[in-house]
Amino acid sequence: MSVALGLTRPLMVRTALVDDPGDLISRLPRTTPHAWIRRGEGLVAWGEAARVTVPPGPGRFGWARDWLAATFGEAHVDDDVGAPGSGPVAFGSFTFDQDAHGSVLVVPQVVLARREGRAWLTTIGEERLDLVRAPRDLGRIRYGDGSLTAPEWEHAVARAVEQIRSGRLEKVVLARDLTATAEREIDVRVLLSRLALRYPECYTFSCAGLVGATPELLVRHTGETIESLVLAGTTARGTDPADDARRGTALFTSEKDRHEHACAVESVREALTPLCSELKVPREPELLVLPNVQHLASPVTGRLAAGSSVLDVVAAMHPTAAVGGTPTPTALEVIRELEGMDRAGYAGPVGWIDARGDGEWGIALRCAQIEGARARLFAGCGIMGDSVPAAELAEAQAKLRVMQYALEG
Ligand SMILES: C=C(O[C@H]1C=CC=C(C(=O)O)[C@@H]1O)C(=O)O
Repeated sequence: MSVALGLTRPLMVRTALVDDPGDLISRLPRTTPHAWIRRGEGLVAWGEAARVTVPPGPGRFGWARDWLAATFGEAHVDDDVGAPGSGPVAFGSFTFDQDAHGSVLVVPQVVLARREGRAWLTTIGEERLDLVRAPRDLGRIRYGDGSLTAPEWEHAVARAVEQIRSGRLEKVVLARDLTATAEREIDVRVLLSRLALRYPECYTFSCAGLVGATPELLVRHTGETIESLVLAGTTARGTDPADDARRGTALFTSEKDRHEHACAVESVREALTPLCSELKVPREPELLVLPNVQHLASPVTGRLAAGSSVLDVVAAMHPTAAVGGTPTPTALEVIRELEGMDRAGYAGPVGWIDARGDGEWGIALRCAQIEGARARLFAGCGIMGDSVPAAELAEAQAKLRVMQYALEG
């Protein structure tokens, strides 16, 4: 566990309304940039008032909630705004695998936020004026294989199909990684600006080096209300509007994709039912059209029993069958057997939480782990009994394009 040096405990937190700051990402300094942005709204943050490594294990979300309750509970808070995301906030990224190291919570020193036409600034400790220098381009990007080559990954998909056909499980999500090296140290702000502009419908995020634009909202918690957007089932964009519509209709009527989607929706329903006094799950999915792919999408809403934090809901939901499979324990075994890599934060929960327990957490998809000039990109696909390995590889490549675009522009 570590707490940033130079800051005294308890944390002294001040939130005040500010004039509209314009583009939030352009306010970020180069070091420790944190972000959660959709359609120009959300939070950007920097500096570290406190940071903690969350111990692995089945109780990790509860441990994180308790650590935050203690840290925020003793803080002196002067909050003029009183909205979700005002007062002290922590950003977090949890590994996909509960037994992996690397889950982290960061309480930034400065948070700049915009929501529903209001903007505010939260500072912890001394007010700091951060001089923002324009980011430099990353130069040429070179790619390399990740843990498995493309043919090896196709082989893993074929083995997963065999396992499904043998009756061991119904669905498994297999992912692959790709490495990228830039000419210069990667300035995360370059990636964030490109992602937010190209994928406004997605949640552009940055937390502890994990950067991406995910379309999948695991849970938004506002008071007693929760929302989730379940995604599973994918097709490519068409070459023209007619082709696009044709592909969308084919996705919507595809038995394989509807089954794959239903597994993900069911896993969310099962996780949320015990927590909610009311839960609305649509009978049919809708189509979510993104610049690179189209998905089957089900928006779910619920009303929680009072007093729970967004991390309690995250704990109940992760991993959904959009990133694990059905049944979950068998899918996790098959992922370990076939994927041949550590997913790290990919497909894990990423987002923010405030002292009221409100917050927004996505599933970390369409993302990369950045370290210096190197990036590790990830993408996965839901595998069913009738999956075709070459088609799944093409789908994974379409998903990887999000971060390739962020790196190359
Ligand atoms: C696992 C990923 O996507 C999930 C979310 C939407 C659609 C998916 C699919 O159709 O396979 C996946 O379940 C990923 O982007 O790496």
